[in-house]
Amino acid sequence: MIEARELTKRYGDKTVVDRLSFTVKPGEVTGFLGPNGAGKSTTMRMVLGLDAPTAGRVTVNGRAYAGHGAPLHEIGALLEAKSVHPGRSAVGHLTALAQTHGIDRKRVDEVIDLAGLGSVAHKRVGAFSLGMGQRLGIAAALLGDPEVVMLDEPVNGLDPEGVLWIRNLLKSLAAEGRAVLLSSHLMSETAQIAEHLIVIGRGRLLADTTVDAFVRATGTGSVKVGSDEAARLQALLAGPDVTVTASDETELLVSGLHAREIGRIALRHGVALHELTPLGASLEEAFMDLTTDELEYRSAPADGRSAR
Ligand SMILES: Nc1ncnc2c1ncn2[C@@H]1O[C@H](COP(=O)(O)OP(=O)(O)OP(=O)(O)O)[C@@H](O)[C@H]1O
Repeated sequence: MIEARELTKRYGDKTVVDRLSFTVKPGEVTGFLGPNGAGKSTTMRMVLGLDAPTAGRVTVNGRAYAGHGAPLHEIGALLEAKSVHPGRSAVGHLTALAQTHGIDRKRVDEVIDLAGLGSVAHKRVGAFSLGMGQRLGIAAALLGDPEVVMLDEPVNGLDPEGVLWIRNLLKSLAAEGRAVLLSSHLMSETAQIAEHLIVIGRGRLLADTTVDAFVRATGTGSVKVGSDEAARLQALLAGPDVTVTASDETELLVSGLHAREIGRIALRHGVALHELTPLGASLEEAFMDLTTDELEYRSAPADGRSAR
């Protein structure tokens, strides 16, 4: 478990992390989201004691990181995948790390397999692709079989197979009861991995919620349904967590049910549909709406006007 309370970091007169409080709970993946420069990496560095907070505190399993005698068993982290000596092999790098904690060689082989690095285990890390470097960083994070896993933008630079691998790996780590925190600036990607979301902008907490609640609150999980029997269908779809609004006599906006479930209910009752459109693509837009006033680096509008 990671617990941040009123965590604050200032550089000169700039407040980069601003009284941030949140909890990363065991047994689930928590997405840590924010636009570029929001303060995600700084927060993660404070979790690991690499930066000292200006005020407030953050603990890992009840203690500050530096207070743990064997921190690799408490939290495994990937912050900067390339912070590995390029002349070392993957096995060499992991073995050196393992020795700092008395972890046996068998565990090194296990994490190499887990990360899919078996065929390059003895190659120089300097020759690794970005994706292989990410995999090595994740192998290192898992070496101590930690209760907490924290990864900064782990999906960056990975091919689709790598992305799928990370997604399944993180879900299985959470299913084993670990607390998993992963940072990203992509809402749609995060929503596919995480159950919980912590969203920050300019160092401040903007949302601390479940992915489901975020999707429901923003209406991004809605499905547009067209039918000549819209009123009858509206009654058939009603349920405790379902919201159905009628746009007109032939069109409904449904949230709380997937398109597939709506299609099945309609079929079961012989209601013909002429449209069934999930509106999920706007998840990224909802995230942008939430963070738009909090952007540290904003792109200039396409017409060349100044952004501010
Ligand atoms: N050592 C430092 N000295 C001064 N300013 C810093 C320092 N480290 C970070 N910052 C500033 O703190 C802000 C937050 O940076 P941080 O890297 O934590 O954001 P981030 O959310 O991880 O962004 P990104 O998604 O781009 O990695 C930025 O404005 C950055 O310039």
